[in-house]
Amino acid sequence: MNIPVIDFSLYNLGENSVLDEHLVDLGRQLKSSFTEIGFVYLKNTGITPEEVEQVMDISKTFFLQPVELKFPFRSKTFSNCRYHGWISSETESLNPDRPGDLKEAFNVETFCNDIVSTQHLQSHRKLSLRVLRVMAIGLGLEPEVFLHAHRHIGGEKNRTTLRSLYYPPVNSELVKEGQLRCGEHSDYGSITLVFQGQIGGLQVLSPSGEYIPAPCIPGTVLINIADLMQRWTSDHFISAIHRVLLPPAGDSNTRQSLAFFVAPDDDYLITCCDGSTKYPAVTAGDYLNYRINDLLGKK
Ligand SMILES: O=C(O)CCC(=O)C(=O)O
Ligand SMILES: [Fe+2]
Repeated sequence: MNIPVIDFSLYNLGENSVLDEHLVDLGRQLKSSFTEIGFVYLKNTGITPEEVEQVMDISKTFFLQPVELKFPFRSKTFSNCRYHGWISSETESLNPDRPGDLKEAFNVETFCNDIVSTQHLQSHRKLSLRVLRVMAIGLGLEPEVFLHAHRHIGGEKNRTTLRSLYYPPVNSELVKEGQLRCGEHSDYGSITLVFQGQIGGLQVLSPSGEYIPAPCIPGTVLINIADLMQRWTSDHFISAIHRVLLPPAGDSNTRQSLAFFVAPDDDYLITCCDGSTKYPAVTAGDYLNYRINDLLGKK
């Protein structure tokens, strides 16, 4: 099984009008990817590789600094910004059964924006909203149904976050047993947009139980369903487990990626969109708090 590549030209960010029949066609393609594997590559979205590279370059300059220069920017030191800031290597275990992930990250909470230009965040926001519209059409729902829940991206009552990830060179002699660059997990919110650098390692668990590679395909963005969206769609769309493997022993590469974790507005009540009661209603804020506290071991 492969992750499909869908051409998004007709609804590219540069296009101001699109025919309904084209949206229906895109909806059909997205629906089949998200029901079968939960991941899709989109090409011709309007977010350029140059724009992505620029953000990765700025991020790398930050990550390559000595720890004492990064320390003042660590997460939770910014007032009013919950998780904004730097996360050091081995701090998070996305799979709690494994040692800490061999990655560093910088969280940019969209309303606490500093290292990334506002325009860059806006293009991520706009593309996310277009994808959410097409997803609703694919499910045969009212096109705006998911958009009503994402009115405040960039505001304080929405925790959509751009995360710049840096995976430093791995010293195979120091690696702990079972340690990975990023342990097995699913994402928490509605959808995630991932831009990867050239170095591979990302794998997705397919419904048949095997991990399939999700390499960088230049010029594309990888989009996946997250847990709250799976719940919202009564499990029609799959929030697939994924992970990032270590490089082969002796390979001293570094890896970079940018993940835009889209979340609904905190006070939005998520109920199953097919009208069923498969999952009880929950506000996005309560659900995300529960999941993030779990990750940070505070449960
Ligand atoms: O680095 C990547 O390619 C993906 C990382 C990821 O899945 C995550 O941070 O949730
Ligand atoms: Fe993830």
